[in-house]
Amino acid sequence: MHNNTAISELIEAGKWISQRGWVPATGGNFSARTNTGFVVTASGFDKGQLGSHTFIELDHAGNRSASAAKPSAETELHLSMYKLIPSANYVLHTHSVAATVLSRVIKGHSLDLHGYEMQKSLTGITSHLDTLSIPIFDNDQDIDRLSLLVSDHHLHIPIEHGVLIRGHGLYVVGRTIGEVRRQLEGLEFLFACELERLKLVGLES
Ligand SMILES: CSC[C@@H](O)[C@@H](O)C(=O)COP(=O)(O)O
Ligand SMILES: [Zn+2]
Repeated sequence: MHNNTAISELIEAGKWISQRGWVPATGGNFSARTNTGFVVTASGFDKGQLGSHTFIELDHAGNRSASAAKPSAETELHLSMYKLIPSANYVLHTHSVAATVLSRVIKGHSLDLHGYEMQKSLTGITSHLDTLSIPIFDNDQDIDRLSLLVSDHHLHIPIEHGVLIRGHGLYVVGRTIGEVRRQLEGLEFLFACELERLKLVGLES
């Protein structure tokens, strides 16, 4: 895919994601794999008001040209996810209330969802009786260290749809822009349901 096509898709996705309230106050970042490498959002911009000037082009090794503006602070995590998941062509990172709160109240290393019909909005899930497991990693301002943790975990339990970073947000992957948007919307719906459920029945249920 050409850089410009990917950038247009991510600008459009950013407007939609922002309208849903999942990237407040410049939070979040987006990227795509392209035929020359990757495109990633520049750091510190409102992700609901992106333009072609708010993207950085990287080569296949993840290097940018010296003159380019600053890429997302979390670029290394995007690059790690592309390395780990060869089928991933898009990575969207969001900061929703539900992802932020749930990843804090769940003390374990994964958010395990079952019983929801909407689990089937995630690729490969065919029944509400399946368990959809999203790994949770402790947040770390050292993104290289966090990326290594995610990569190490993937060796034991392959990451399928995405990961949660505790008290921080969600990283979701997809083959196409349609798939990554569907998986993001599906996960955010499930997180909102689970948060509501836990508020009603308590953490032990
Ligand atoms: C607005 S604080 C959130 C940031 O620290 C970070 O987590 C984030 O998602 C956005 O960083 P950015 O460098 O703009 O890609
Ligand atoms: Zn973030």
